[in-house]
Amino acid sequence: MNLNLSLLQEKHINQEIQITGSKSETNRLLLLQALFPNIQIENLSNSDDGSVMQLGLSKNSGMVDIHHAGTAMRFLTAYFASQEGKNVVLTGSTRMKERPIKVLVEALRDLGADIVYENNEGYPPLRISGKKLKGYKVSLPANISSQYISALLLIAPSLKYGLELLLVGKITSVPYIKMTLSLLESIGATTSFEGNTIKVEPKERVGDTLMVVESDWSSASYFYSIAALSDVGSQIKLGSYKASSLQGDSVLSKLYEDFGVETTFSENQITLTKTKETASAYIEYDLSNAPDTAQTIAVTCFGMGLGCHLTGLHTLPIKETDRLDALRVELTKLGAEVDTDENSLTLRPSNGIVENVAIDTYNDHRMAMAFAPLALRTSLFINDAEVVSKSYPDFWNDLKTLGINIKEV
Ligand SMILES: O=C(O)C1=C[C@@H](OP(=O)(O)O)[C@@H](O)[C@H](O)C1
Ligand SMILES: C=C(OP(=O)(O)O)C(=O)O
Repeated sequence: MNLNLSLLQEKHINQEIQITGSKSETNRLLLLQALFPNIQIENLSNSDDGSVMQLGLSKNSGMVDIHHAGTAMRFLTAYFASQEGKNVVLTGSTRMKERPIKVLVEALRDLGADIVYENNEGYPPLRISGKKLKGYKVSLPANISSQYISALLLIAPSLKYGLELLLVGKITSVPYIKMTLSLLESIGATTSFEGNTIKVEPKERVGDTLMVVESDWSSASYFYSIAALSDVGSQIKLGSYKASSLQGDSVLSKLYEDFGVETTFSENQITLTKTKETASAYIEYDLSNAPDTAQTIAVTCFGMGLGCHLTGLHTLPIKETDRLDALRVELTKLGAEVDTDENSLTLRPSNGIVENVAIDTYNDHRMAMAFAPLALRTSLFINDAEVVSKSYPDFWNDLKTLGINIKEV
């Protein structure tokens, strides 16, 4: 499905949108619920990644296909490895078979797991024969993906002796590790994170516990971008959000002040208000703690004609696509002057946008959603727009409610 987004003429926006639950919190809580069935979950994500996680957890044998879902791939690897009697082949999309998993497999093997690579060493698919894991202490590199660490931490309370992780190298995407630990604490597990060492105590049972998932902050980023590109006075209300979030991407409420967007928190809702034209002339952020916001922020800067230097992007090449490359190619098509290296992106201030460009999305939901807000500045096309369902199936419908004219072509 290719979409044409025509230039939004009326840029004064006043709208309220309900966003689905965080996919990161959802996939953690689904795994914890599989280990501790007394956990109840509300406001689950309706994303594809949440569905494949749920389906995967219901299997005991055979093929488990998690499509494009990185968290499901990593979390289910740890889960199945620790479940005696479950024997599965865990696989995913073509791209998933290119996303590395060796660090996690080696850590699990050190704990006693039986995991074999079906095709290429270091990559899915994996043949996993579940076992009671006997180990309790392991060290692993922490600079490639925090998901390996979260995967181990999620099964940690169910291990006989708990778990002690020694993290080697610079720790990346730290808020996601802290989210995992906070959720473990919420179900009554004891954890500690000091320096490079994380410890989780074993836990036999969790009593009745209701966990309410906060809505997804990465999904909110697209509305921050729209607010930034709208007229002063525009307001977008988003639910259900909290002032104290477990999601690192909630840093958006601070970052977008630089784009003239103020955030106010009320009961269960945030209000984004465009209060002034941009406050900063040049944007410099280290996004190693919020990698999923990089595409949104780069496109906001471009749409507003601002230069930027975004660093801490070393994890982007191994996500749904090589996001640094994809950003460079698509922004260049729109007339941007952009450079990337292995961990940063630099954009020169621009004063025009090429009209009617067709943005390729590379099987990456965030490519589609990050470029959509440019409809406030120009008419553009988004190719293979259905990719958004990975995290936000209602995205295009929600965008229409803002007055953006979207036509299938
Ligand atoms: O743990 C999580 O839920 C996630 C961690 C991050 O990945 P990395 O740790 O690989 O950067 C993030 O990009 C991803 O969307 C979700
Ligand atoms: C990187 C992402 O997801 P995952 O790694 O879980 O596939 C994302 O949603 O931006």
